[in-house]
Order: sequence, then C-alpha cells, then structure tokens
Amino acid sequence: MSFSLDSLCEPLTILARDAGDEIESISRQALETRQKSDDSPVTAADLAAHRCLVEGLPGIGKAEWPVLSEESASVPWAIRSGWETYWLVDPLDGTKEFLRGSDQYTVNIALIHRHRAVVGVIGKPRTGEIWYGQSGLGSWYQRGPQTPWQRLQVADRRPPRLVVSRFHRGEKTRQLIAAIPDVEVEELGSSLKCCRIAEGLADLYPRFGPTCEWDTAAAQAIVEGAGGALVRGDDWKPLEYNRGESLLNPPFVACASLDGAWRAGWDALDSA
Ligand SMILES: Nc1ncnc2c1ncn2[C@@H]1O[C@H](COP(=O)(O)O)[C@@H](OP(=O)(O)O)[C@H]1O
Ligand SMILES: [Mg+2]
Repeated sequence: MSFSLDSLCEPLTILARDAGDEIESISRQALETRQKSDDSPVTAADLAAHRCLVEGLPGIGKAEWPVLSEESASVPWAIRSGWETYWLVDPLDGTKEFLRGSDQYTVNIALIHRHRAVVGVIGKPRTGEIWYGQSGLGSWYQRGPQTPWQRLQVADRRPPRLVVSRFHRGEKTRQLIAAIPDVEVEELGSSLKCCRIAEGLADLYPRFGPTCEWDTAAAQAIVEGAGGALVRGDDWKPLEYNRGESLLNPPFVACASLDGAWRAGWDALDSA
C-alpha cells in the first residue's frame, strides 16, 4: 500500500476518543432502544458515535477510502465488491453491556486493505484507554491521552485462560470449557476480549455464535500486531473481510498461539 500507516495512529486515537465522548455524553437511563434485525439493540449513543466517525474518517488517510459502519451497512455488494481499501467501524461494540451499566463496550475502527485488517483502533469510552495495532508490525496500549504508549505482546500460558462473551456463548463454548483441564474463564463484553489476548492476559477467545465483520476487524489487527492470531474455526486461516454479500463472520478463535494448551480440548471437541 503506497501510504504510511504510522501517520494514522495519532488522528485515529483522537477520533476514537471523540466518538467515545459522544457515547459518554448520552445518559443511558434516558435511552430508547430499538431492536435490529439480528435482535441486537441500537441506541442514540450508537448513532452519535457513528456520526462522529463517518464525519471524521474522510479527513484521515485518503479521502476516497469509503466507510462501512455497523449503523450504515446496507451498501450493496455490487458497490462494495469494488473496494480495495476502506474503513470498517463499529461505533459502539457491546451495546448490551452499555445498556446494563457495565464499562465493557468499545469504539472499533479498522482499516481493511485487500480483505485483511491492516490497522485497528479500539477505544474504551468509560476509561479513555486505547489499543492500537498494525497487523504483523506491532500493537500498543495507551491508558489515557497524556500517558506513554506501551508495546503489547501476547503470552501463551498453561493452563490456558479463556475469555468469553457474557451474553453470546452457546453450548459449544460450554463444551470447550469442560474439555480443557484447569481452564480459567473470564466473562468480558465487546472486543475487549481480544485486547486481553493482545495484552498477554488471556490465551483464547472462542466464538461459535454469530458476529459481524465490524466486531472483529480492529481487534484482529491488534491481536496480530501483538503476535497472536484470529482465525476461522474450520480451516485456521485468518478472518478476511468484504469477500461477499454477507457480512457475518464464521465461527473463529482469537488466541496467543494456535498450538496453545487449549488445543487438545478443541481437537477432542471436534472429533466427538
Ligand atoms: N445474532 C447475531 N448476529 C450477528 N451479530 C451478533 C448477533 N448476536 C450478537 N452479535 C454481535 O455480538 C456483539 C456483542 O458481542 P459480545 O457479547 O461479545 O459483547 C454485538 O455487537 P454490538 O453490541 O456492536 O451490536 C453483535 O454485533
Ligand atoms: Mg459490535
């Protein structure tokens, strides 16, 4: 790509914090909730963050890069199929967590180039924390606007530490947990599960239930930048983006290592 990705870090970080401020300025008590077709909620906070990102992104990177947002995702495949480089965003990932008063929701911004997530930014609006990653090159964490960036590196522990969704788990996740001896399990909302892996504080995030491309893109760049992987659960290849009409991801795992101590439990599940 004839573009210096390093120059994106500062403006993307500022934009993710601005979108987070939009979310925080809206009182969750007064929120009206509408259900989307996949039965997930959408609120004025999602829409305020969406507007902030859609207005801000064309001024970052190249103006001609399109923006695909969870809140404006109905771009026909006939148009999307011509996109080589575009922004893929989830303005408020973890809306259910937001509505229940938890702080486990995020703003996700990814740059996709030729079907791969090359840059990812995840902001945690309640705390002002930011995770930034460039796939294969490095990932960093910043606690707040004036604090230094820290380099992230995955750590592969035995016995493995799993992170799972609080609301979207399913029977197969339960079976996997039962199949891994001495496993530790932490429940966490949104893409923060992948941030935990990038930080070296978790080893595996299995996701068998449905997710959309904007849920994983930023997280994948950050996990890969920290030395980990985010792969399909069937062929172990990295998740790819904008490959067809559907924006649903297949089942996947994010992990510190594909040969982690959890793998025997996974293989036993597959052959059962
Ligand atoms: N039936 C479904 N189809 C598609 N995506 C779904 C879904 N159920 C949940 N999700 C995705 O899972 C995300 C929440 O994940 P988690 O439980 O790990 O926090 C939701 O993010 P949003 O809150 O952005 O809608 C949503 O995108
Ligand atoms: Mg989401």
